[in-house]
Amino acid sequence: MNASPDRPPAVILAGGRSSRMGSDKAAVLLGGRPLLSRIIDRLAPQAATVCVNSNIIARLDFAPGIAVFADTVAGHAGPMAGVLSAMRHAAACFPAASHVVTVPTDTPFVPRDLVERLQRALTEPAQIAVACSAGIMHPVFALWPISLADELEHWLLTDEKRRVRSFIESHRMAVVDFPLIDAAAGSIDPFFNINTPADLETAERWLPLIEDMER
Ligand SMILES: Nc1nc2c(ncn2[C@@H]2O[C@H](COP(=O)(O)OP(=O)(O)OP(=O)(O)O)[C@@H](O)[C@H]2O)c(=O)[nH]1
Ligand SMILES: [Mg+2]
Repeated sequence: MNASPDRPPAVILAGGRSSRMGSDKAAVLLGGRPLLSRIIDRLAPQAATVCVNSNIIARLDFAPGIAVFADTVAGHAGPMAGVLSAMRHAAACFPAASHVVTVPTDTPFVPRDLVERLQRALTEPAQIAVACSAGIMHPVFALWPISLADELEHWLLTDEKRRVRSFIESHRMAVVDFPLIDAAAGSIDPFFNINTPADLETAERWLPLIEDMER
């Protein structure tokens, strides 16, 4: 895997409960391979390094050599708890990095130019760059200034609704639009995420179409 030193560290968010799937989404097989290892392969060439945020660390033994860390705030506080942990991990392990990029573990078709395009969109240091497609923002696919960590921790501990979108929208941000994938069966959203066993079946149908497109 080719890491890119001029890119930010990347953290795969796998800290949720996977309650709709019924088993850890990181370990669920798509085309015979765990979702987590698919995302690692897709992200590794785009980032300085790839790490995983998970609260069930023992079950990640299929990702050898990848650093895994749990949430820094207790109580499954939602995706932004994963983003905070990503910022804290980056600050401790990559002190030269200004930003950290996050991608959830359940989106196997995430664009191969995600990080490059988010990075190019930044025009000032304290900005968040966030992905969108078909007019919809995808708030956990984002490049986060690590300097927001203390503020995010305060927000997590005090905001009643903890809506990711409202945290992002209260900051300077750059929204980056990504095209749909023009596959034989129609348009596929690259940010399609797998929440349920039915979504997994859909992704199994799309996988060969997308592999054909990318060949
Ligand atoms: N670190 C951390 N990540 C979370 C938490 N809740 C959700 N996430 C992550 O945020 C992303 C989007 O969340 P969901 O798609 O709802 O995943 P989930 O919460 O595991 O699944 P459900 O239990 O079915 O809602 C996934 O990558 C999750 O792993 C949390 O409490 N802590
Ligand atoms: Mg959830």
